Parts: sequence; structure tokens; C-alpha cells
Amino acid sequence: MRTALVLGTGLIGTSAALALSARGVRVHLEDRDPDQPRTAAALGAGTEEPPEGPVDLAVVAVPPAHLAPALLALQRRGAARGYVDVGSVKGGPRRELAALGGDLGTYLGTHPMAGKERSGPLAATADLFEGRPWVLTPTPTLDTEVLNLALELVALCRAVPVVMDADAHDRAVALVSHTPQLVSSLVAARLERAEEAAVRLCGQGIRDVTRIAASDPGMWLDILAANPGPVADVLAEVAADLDETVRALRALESADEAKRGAGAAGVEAMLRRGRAGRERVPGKHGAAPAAYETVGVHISDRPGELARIFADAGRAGVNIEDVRIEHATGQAAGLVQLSVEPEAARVLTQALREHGWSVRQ
Ligand SMILES: NC(=O)c1ccc[n+]([C@@H]2O[C@H](COP(=O)([O-])OP(=O)(O)OC[C@H]3O[C@@H](n4cnc5c(N)ncnc54)[C@H](O)[C@@H]3O)[C@@H](O)[C@H]2O)c1
Ligand SMILES: O=C(O)C(=O)C[C@]1(C(=O)O)C=C[C@@H](O)C=C1
Repeated sequence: MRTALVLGTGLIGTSAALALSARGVRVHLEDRDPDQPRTAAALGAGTEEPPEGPVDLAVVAVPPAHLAPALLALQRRGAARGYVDVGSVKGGPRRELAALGGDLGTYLGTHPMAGKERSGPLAATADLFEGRPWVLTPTPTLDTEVLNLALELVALCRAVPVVMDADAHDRAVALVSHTPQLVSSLVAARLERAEEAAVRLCGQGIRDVTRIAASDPGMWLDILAANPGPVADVLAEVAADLDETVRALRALESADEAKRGAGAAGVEAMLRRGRAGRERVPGKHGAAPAAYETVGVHISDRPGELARIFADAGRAGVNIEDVRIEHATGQAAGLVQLSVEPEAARVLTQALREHGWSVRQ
């Protein structure tokens, strides 16, 4: 692929454009808001200049409700040899494009399973898709050349292609992405009017559960409106489990010992089912979940502290698999939790102590 057009230079469009530009593709940037491609171009994602002729691949990264009309407009102006979108829902936009008279031979619906709770080009990174599944939903009428261009896009973004039927994709993301977003929002909504004294106690657990509740409500309404049935099905199952858990907790309050026993069994069963589900979540880069060891390092809230830790770990030859930062309430200090392979934990602890860090293993 030599040339590409990215329409919608927000988080996802700009991240793809950064990856393509870094690998030598000439990327043209377009958006209905002219500030967005200007920012994306300044970050090195490509050029605001319009292409002179059709590009190899057009990548459409606008909100789901705008996908089909945007794809149709690009096809009508002959903007590219092939067209893909990266929307979070796949069945509806394709049916809409077909109903509008769009060409399904040159269009492939795709979905990178990577993102953030932040929107816009300033949140974009070239490595956003690395090692992540990138779903492709080809139909029998799709041109092979377009499928190959899409596979090249995925490879240039260093993602892992996964081929799926569009409606099966929508049911799968209802379970692993859309319902989790709603549940995160529902938990975070409890905090809206909570007492300040309670909110001050927020620890890492609630931060983990509510990170994605910070996402753009407009974008998520668009996503949920394009996949309401499958999401409602999963959420109804969650609601049934919630009802059962509430009943079990009420039974735990009972004066009757037998009822308390049944309540405890109910709560425990739910916790065990949750743990079994969590164990099925793949690890980084789609690999089996790894059992890492955690090394805690106390830091002061000063610029450059994290970079120094990473540099010291690198010099000790230790690969950091994951990192989490806990901020101490009301203090300019925190604890950095470094996840490493079990055999590297001792080496890292010793190396960091030698460099003067206060380490907790
Ligand atoms: N955010 C995520 O985590 C994530 C992950 C994977 C896929 N997606 C999908 O990627 C797409 C983009 O999401 P994002 O997070 O980058 O959103 P974003 O808000 O960061 O960017 C969307 C961009 O599209 C532009 N836009 C909106 N309507 C347009 C139109 N009709 N024509 C031209 N430009 C238009 C906006 O100005 C904005 O710059 C969505 O379809 C979303 O479902 C999002
Ligand atoms: O990590 C996040 O912030 C995301 O929510 C990313 C996430 C997801 O649910 O995994 C969100 C929506 C997208 O369609 C794909 C990826």
C-alpha cells in the first residue's frame, strides 16, 4: 500500500494514520472538523492536502451513525480502490450502506479491538493496535484486492487479523465490550452524588472498574444504538445475576442461620463464577493469561520518576509486562506496581534497591 485516506482523524483514525505514516504510506487526512486533521498532521500522521487521484485504501473512522453515509460519499467520488471502516458495530452499517446503494464489492467492515476512554487525535498513538485482534468481516462479494489491502493495513498497524461474520461480531462485542462499558458507567454513576468522605477513599479497585466510564457518552450512545438487541440480551443476564446477588445478601442479614447459610452460598457462587470468567480473559497480545509477579516501588510525584524506574529496569535486563500506579490520597507520592515474569522479580527488586528505590515485593 502506497497511499491511504483517513476520514475521521480522532483517536482511532489518527492512531491508524500514525502507524501507516511511520511505515512509509502517504496518508491524507480528512475530517468534518478542520482542527482535527490539522492536529493529526502536526503529530506526524500525514498530510491535510487532498490526494491527487484515488488512493489505495480509504479508512473511515467516524462514529457508527455516520459510517454508511461517509462511505457512500467516498465511493461516489471514487476516492479509493478499497474502503474499510473501523466502527465498533458491523452488521447495521453494512446493511445501511447496501440500502443506500453503496458498493459492497469494494467495502470491508473491520474493527480493531483496541481503544481508550479518551477521544480525539491528541490521545492517538502509533502503537495502539499492536498485538490486538483486528476483526475483518468479509462477504462473498468482496474483491480479493480489497481484502488484501485491509490485511496490509492490519499488518502495518501490527495487529492480529481475525475473520468473523458481522452479526456474530456484534453479538461478541455486546458481551466483551458494550455491556462492560454500561456496567462501568452504572458503577461510576453511584459516585455522582456520593458523600465526599466516601469518594476520598477510592482505591485501585474502583479505578479499574470505572476507567472506561470516562468515555465520550455521545460516541457510546451511537455504538449502543447500533447494537441495542445483543447488548440488552447480555445486560438482562447481568440483571438476573444482580437480583440473585441482592437476594443472597439480604439473606445474609437474616436472623435465621439456615437463610444466612443459603445467602453465603449464593454470594460465594457468584464470586467463583466471576473468577472463572476472569481466568478466560486472554493476556497481553492475545496470549494465555500469564501469572506475573508484582514489584511495588514507592515514588514521589515528580516528573521523570517513572522514566528513571523503566531505565533502571531496562539496565537490569528486566522486561516490564504491565504497570499500574496508585496515588496516595492528599500526598505527592504513590506506589508503582510493576508486573514481571516470576523469575525476573528478584533481579528487579535487587537492581532497584541498588539504585536507591524503596521497593515492596
Ligand atoms: N474509541 C475506541 O475505543 C474505539 C475503538 C475501536 C473502534 N472505535 C470506532 O472508531 C470510530 C471512531 O472512534 P474514535 O474513538 O476515534 O472517535 P473520535 O471522537 O476520537 O473521532 C471521531 C472523528 O470523526 C469526526 N467525524 C464525525 N462525523 C464525521 C463525518 N460525518 N465526516 C467526517 N468526519 C466526521 C469527528 O470530527 C472526530 O474527529 C467509531 O466508529 C468507533 O466506534 C472506537
Ligand atoms: O480500552 C478501552 O478504553 C476500550 O474500551 C476499548 C474498546 C473495548 O471495549 O475493548 C472499546 C470500544 C471499541 O470498539 C474497541 C475497544
